[in-house]
Amino acid sequence: MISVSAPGKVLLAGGYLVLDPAYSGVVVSTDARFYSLVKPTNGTTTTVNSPQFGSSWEYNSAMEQLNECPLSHLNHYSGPINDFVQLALTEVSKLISKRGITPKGLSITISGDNDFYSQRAYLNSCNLDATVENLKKVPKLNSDLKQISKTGLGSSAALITSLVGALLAFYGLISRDINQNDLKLVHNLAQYIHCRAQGKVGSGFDVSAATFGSQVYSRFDPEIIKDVMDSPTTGEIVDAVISKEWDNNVEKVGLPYGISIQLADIEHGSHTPSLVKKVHAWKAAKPDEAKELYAALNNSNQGLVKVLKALNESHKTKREAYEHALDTLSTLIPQKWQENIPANDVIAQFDELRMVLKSIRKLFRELSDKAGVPIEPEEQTRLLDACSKIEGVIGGGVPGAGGYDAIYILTISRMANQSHAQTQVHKTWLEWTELSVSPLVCGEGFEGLRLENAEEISRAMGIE
Ligand SMILES: Nc1ncnc2c1ncn2[C@@H]1O[C@H](COP(=O)(O)OP(=O)(O)OP(=O)(O)O)[C@@H](O)[C@H]1O
Ligand SMILES: C[C@@](O)(CCOP(=O)(O)O)CC(=O)O
Repeated sequence: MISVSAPGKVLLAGGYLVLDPAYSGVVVSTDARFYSLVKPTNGTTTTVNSPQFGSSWEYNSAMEQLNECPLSHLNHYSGPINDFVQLALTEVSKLISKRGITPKGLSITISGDNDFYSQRAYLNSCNLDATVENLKKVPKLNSDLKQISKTGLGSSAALITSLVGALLAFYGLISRDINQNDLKLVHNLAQYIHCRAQGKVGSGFDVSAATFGSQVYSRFDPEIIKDVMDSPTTGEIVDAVISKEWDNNVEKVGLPYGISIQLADIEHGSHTPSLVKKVHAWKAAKPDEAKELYAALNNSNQGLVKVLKALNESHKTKREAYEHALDTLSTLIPQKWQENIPANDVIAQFDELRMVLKSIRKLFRELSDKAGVPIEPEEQTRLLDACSKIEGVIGGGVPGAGGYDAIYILTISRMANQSHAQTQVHKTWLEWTELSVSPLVCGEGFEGLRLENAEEISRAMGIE
C-alpha cells in the first residue's frame, strides 16, 4: 500500500502573462493537499473510489488489459465517467507496460482536503457560519459534501499529480524518497495528462505547484505535447513525450517567515476560460497597448519576486532587525509603515512588498478597463481595500485569472497563533454583505509532491 499527496496552488502574480514563456508567475502551494492511496488486490480489476464524489469507477481488468482495449469502461456502477481519473490510469498503464512492468489489480482511493471544495452548503445544513473555527470542525476529507463546488485551488491538477505520483511510486518508477529526477518525471507525465484531460494546453503552473511546491514558474513550450494532444497514444509515445527535454523553469521561492496568506472563496465565481478568451481578443486587437501593459505588469511581478527573495535573505542574515520589523508592522495600519522606514531597513522591504502588491492590483484594474473584462471587479476592489486598512495587513489581490472567484491577503503573522491581522481580516469577511466571502482554512505549504504514511491516510479516509 502506498500514498502520495500533492498540494493545491494560488497564483499570486502572473495571471495571463504566465501563458507566455517570456514571463514568469509567482505561485504558492497550499497546505491543503490531495491524497491518492493505492492498494494491491488479489483480483485483476482496478477500482477507483472517490468518497467526495460519492463515486467508484471500476475498470474492466488489470491496467495492462486496459492498455489493450484503451479507455473501455465496462462497469460504471455509480457516478459519471471521470475523464481525469481514467486518462491518468490509461496513460500510466501504457508507460509502465512499456517499461516492462506487469500491472496488478488495484484499489485506489482519492480524496482532497476540505478546502478544495466549498463547505458552505455543508455548514448551512448544520446552521453554522462560514468561519475558520467552524470549518476546522468539519470532518477531515469530508465526504458528506452537499454539492461539489470548487474553490479554485486546482483540484484536478493536484488529483492527477498525486495519482500519477502514487502509481509511479507503487510500481517503482520513482524512488520512495522522491528526488529531483523523480519530480521531473511526475511533472512531465502529470502535465501531459492534465492538458489532455482538460482538452487544452494551459500554462501548467498548477501541475508545477502540485509537483514542486511554491515557486517562480515559467512555462514549457506547448510544442512539446501539441502533437499528442488528440491522437491515440501507445506506451512508446507516452515515454517519448515525457522523456523530452522540457523547458519549463522552476525556482523555489516561498513566502518569507512571518508572512501568511489568507484565502477566501467568493460565492459569485467567474468562468476562467471566458476571461482568458476576452483578454486574448483585446491583446490581438490592440497589440501595442497590450505590449505596454504586459511589460508594466511583468515589471511589477518581477518586483514581487525580488522583494520576496530579499525578505527571505534578510530573515537569514538580519534576524534581529527582521523580528523588530514584524513586531512594529503587525501593530500598524499599512499606511503608517513608511514613517518607520528610517529606523529599520527590513521595514523598507516589507513596505516595498506592500507597494508592489498595490501596483499589481492597479495594473490588473487597468487590464480590466482596457480589455473590458472584470479581472479585479469593483466589488473585489472594495473588499480588498477594506482589508488593506487593517493593522498588520501587507496587501492582497485576486489570484490567478482574477474575476469574482477568490481573493488572497498577506498578513504579518508568526506561524503558530492566529494574529490580530488574521482575526480582523476574517471578521471583515464574515461581516461583508456586498459579496458572500467564505474563508479557507489552508495557508502556504511550500512543499510539493510528498510520500505519505499510507496507514495514516488510510485511516483518515475511513478505510479498514
Ligand atoms: N475528489 C475527486 N474525485 C474525483 N474526481 C475529481 C475529484 N476532484 C476533482 N476531480 C476531477 O477534476 C475535475 C475538475 O477539474 P477542473 O479543471 O474543472 O477544476 P479545477 O482543477 O479545480 O480548476 P481550478 O483551477 O479552477 O481550481 C472534475 O470534473 C473531476 O473529473
Ligand atoms: C489566466 C491564467 O494565466 C491563470 C489562471 O489561473 P486560475 O485557474 O484562475 O488560478 C491561465 C493559465 O495560466 O493557465
